[in-house]
Amino acid sequence: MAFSKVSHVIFDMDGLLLDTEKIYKKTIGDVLAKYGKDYTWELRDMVMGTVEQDTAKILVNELNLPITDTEFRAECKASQKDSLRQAEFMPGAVRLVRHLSKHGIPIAVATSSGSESVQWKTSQPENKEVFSLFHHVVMGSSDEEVKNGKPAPDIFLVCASRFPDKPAPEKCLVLEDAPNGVLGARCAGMQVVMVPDDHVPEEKKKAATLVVKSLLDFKPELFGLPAFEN
Ligand SMILES: O=c1[nH]cc([C@@H]2O[C@H](COP(=O)(O)O)[C@@H](O)[C@H]2O)c(=O)[nH]1
Ligand SMILES: [Mg+2]
Repeated sequence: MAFSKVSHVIFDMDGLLLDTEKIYKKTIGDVLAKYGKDYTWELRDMVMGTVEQDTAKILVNELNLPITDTEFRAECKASQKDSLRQAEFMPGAVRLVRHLSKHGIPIAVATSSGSESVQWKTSQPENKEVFSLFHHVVMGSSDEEVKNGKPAPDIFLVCASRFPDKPAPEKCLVLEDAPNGVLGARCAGMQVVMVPDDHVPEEKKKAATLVVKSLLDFKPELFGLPAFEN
């Protein structure tokens, strides 16, 4: 299959740029354990990539928790604060961001997280410096313009519209780890390279334009972007 040339690249954050899914798994798992519930793969798949409000709503409803969405969200955030401050990059993420930035390719982030979580995740000096290379970061949980979270296309369309030259969707390539994010990007009319978690079943990868095991395997030249020199 031939891919189309793009001019702009939009990165997901959790599970794609940052190795934070294991943190969400542990911290949400700890909160659910207090209520005698397991954080199963099926539940994780439902909420991965959703805005924080939807994550809370889905889990409270699915598990019939005896607390409100707002209380659950607050409990999760309290348990995440310290560990998200230690967030590390996924393999190949820093290399790819620096490479595209060096070649003048406009890059941005479209994350479902809110501003407080993003602040925690970018607090380490290396994270701060790497994230400063993006033209902008759209934070779905705290952005007025993002009406519906992933799997809706809103966040990707808003993200594209904030580049100064407002590229058409087909000129944007999205990099995502979660099925909800892949669906949102496809609905937005963009090509998507998926770097899925090991647990993602084959049928949930079908919507992706291309699936790679790690960002280290991604070849930018397939989409008309500059190739790595080595
Ligand atoms: O096990 C998880 N539960 C919930 C999420 C939600 O998904 C968002 C991550 O969004 P993204 O991948 O778009 O950066 C988090 O803010 C969180 O609300 C997650 O990633 N993982
Ligand atoms: Mg993600």
